[in-house]
This record gives sequence, C-alpha cells and structure tokens, in this order.
Amino acid sequence: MSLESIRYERGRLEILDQLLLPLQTRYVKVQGVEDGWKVINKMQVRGAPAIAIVGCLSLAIELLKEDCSDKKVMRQEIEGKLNYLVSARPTAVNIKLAADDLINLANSLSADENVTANDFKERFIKSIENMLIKDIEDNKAIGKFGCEAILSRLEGDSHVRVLTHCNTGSLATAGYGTALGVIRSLHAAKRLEHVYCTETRPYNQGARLTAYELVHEKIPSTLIVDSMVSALMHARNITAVVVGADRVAANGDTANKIGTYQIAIVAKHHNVPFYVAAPLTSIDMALKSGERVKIEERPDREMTHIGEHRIAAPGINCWNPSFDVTPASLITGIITEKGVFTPDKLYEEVPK
Ligand SMILES: CSC[C@H]1O[C@H](OP(=O)(O)O)[C@H](O)[C@@H]1O
Repeated sequence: MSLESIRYERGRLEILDQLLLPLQTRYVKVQGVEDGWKVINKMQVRGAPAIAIVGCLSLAIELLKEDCSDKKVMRQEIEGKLNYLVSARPTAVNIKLAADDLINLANSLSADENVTANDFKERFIKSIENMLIKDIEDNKAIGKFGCEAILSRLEGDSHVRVLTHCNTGSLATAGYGTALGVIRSLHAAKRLEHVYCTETRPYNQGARLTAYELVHEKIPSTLIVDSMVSALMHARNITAVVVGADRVAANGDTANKIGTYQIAIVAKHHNVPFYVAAPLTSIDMALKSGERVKIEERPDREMTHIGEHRIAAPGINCWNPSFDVTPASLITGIITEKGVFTPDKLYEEVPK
C-alpha cells in the first residue's frame, strides 16, 4: 500500500491516481501544466493542499524544460500558466494563494537586474519545491495543536472518540494530513480510543481513502454511511468532530466537502465540539464570509455510477455540489499550524 500521493524529484513528477484506490495503486506521470490541470480537474489527485502542490510542481516541471533567457517572457508565461492551473477546480483556495505568491516572486525576480534568467528559474523552482516540505511541517504542527485542544477539554487521561469526514490525510496533502493529522497525533499520544469516518458520497473519499490510510496504520476505526452521523452521536459518546477545509473565510465560515455542514448541525445538537483543521494556506483572509465561496458542481455521473456500474435510475436529475459552507457559529475552533483560533478571533489573531 502506498500513501505517497505525490512523488517528486527535480524534473520528474508522478501522482498516485486516487480514482483507482483502494483497489489499484498506480502512479500517473505529470509532465507539464496541462497534465497538472487534468489530474486535478479529474480528481486523480485531490485535497486542497495537494491540489496546490501538484499544480505548482507541474509548472516547475515545465519551466525546467524550457530554455528561456528572457526573464520578462518567463514572468509572463508563469502568470498565464498559474492562472490556467487555478481554473482546474474553483473552491479550494490553496492553489490561488500559491499562485499569487509565485506571481509576486516572479515579478520581483524579473525586476531585479542582479538576477540572471538561470537564477530566476532556479529560485522560482526551489520556492515551489519548498511547498512540499512546508506542508508536512504545517500538518505536524496542526496535529500537535489539535491533539492538545481536544485533550484539554477532558479530565484525567481518558481516551477520545473522534468523527471525521472526507479525506484529509496523506492523500490530500504532501503527508501526515490536516484533520487526519490531528487523529494521527491523538493515536501517537495513545489517547485515541476510536475514529469514525464517513464514506463521503459520491466520490467516497472516506470509504476509499481515509479508511485506506487508517487500516494501513492500524488506527482503530469504523466506517459509517453519511446518513448515520446523527445515530452515531446519539448512540456513542463522540468526543469531537474534526474535519478539513478547502476555503476558510476571514470570519471563520468554512467551505469543505459536501455533508460537512449537516455534521456541524448534528454536532451542535449533541453538544459535540466541532473543529476545522486547516493550514494558513487554506484561509482566504480577503473573503469576509462564506457567502461568496464558489461551490464547484461536479458531473452527474459521479452520483449515478460507481465506476462503470449505474446505481441511479436513468433520466433522474442530479444536483452534485462538491462542497458546502459551515457557518462560523457552528465551529468550536480552527486548528492551524500557528495554533487554534475561535472563528471570531481568526482575522485579528492569525499571523499575517
Ligand atoms: C486537507 S484538505 C482536504 C479537503 O479537500 C477535500 O475535497 P476534495 O476531495 O474534493 O478535494 C475535502 O473537502 C477535504 O476536507
């Protein structure tokens, strides 16, 4: 079993085709930005951080092959290719923020007369490669802070039962994961009694990917159908819910996988703390609230079929939004690599 969603060395990028998991482990070569756009849009690679990292690495691969001596031309091409990559999926903000940072870097390298075209290329590609390392460091810090936050609400050394949704692990990031990173940290601290993961229809990130990661690491876990969340909270004493994020607005409203909003409502009803785990690269401080988040709608076939097998009546209309927005009022805390913030304090307290 491989949990490495991204395989990269300079000049070579492969991604684990997550459409084939858990039954097949197959890596797909990414040889430029067109390949990068395709594997993101088809969800062969998915997860807000992984989308940003793979998209930018696909640009690094393409740039390395180019023999360009004109920095201004390079800068222009970089901007165009990054804007193209951002268009692959609209809801997660990570790739947009990464593109903005990289365009700013390209502008400053292009304007600096002491920087040669080769220096430009080297420093630009290095900046993208650093995203891989930083993402894992951020996730380890998220795991630590999230573990501390959940345990701080308990007395003694009791063990916790956690519910999570979708996939936020090594298959959604460069490694370790965000919400699943919190779960890994609780497990490492020997304080995790059990984790429940939802199947997360229709792409089944939970049943196919999160379950895959949990089984691989022998973390005590149970898969539940999305519609079981209320019954689970009624029947089992769930300590906390921890989910990921695709775009957190400045007021703490959070866009995440479809179904997150209703889990937050059920958690509120049962007085179960509801945490969002997300790196700062998932926080869109330019967005005042979740009202205006663009929610991606995906093809009907992702609902009506599992693989080649049709499971819905031919001719039925479908509505397939890939995300929903959980209002800040339902969120206990936002766990980042810089600490845990209540939604009302996020804008003023998160380091800019
Ligand atoms: C670590 S962020 C993962 C985030 O992305 C997932 O969406 P998708 O699988 O469509 O890329 C889901 O919303 C997760 O919470």
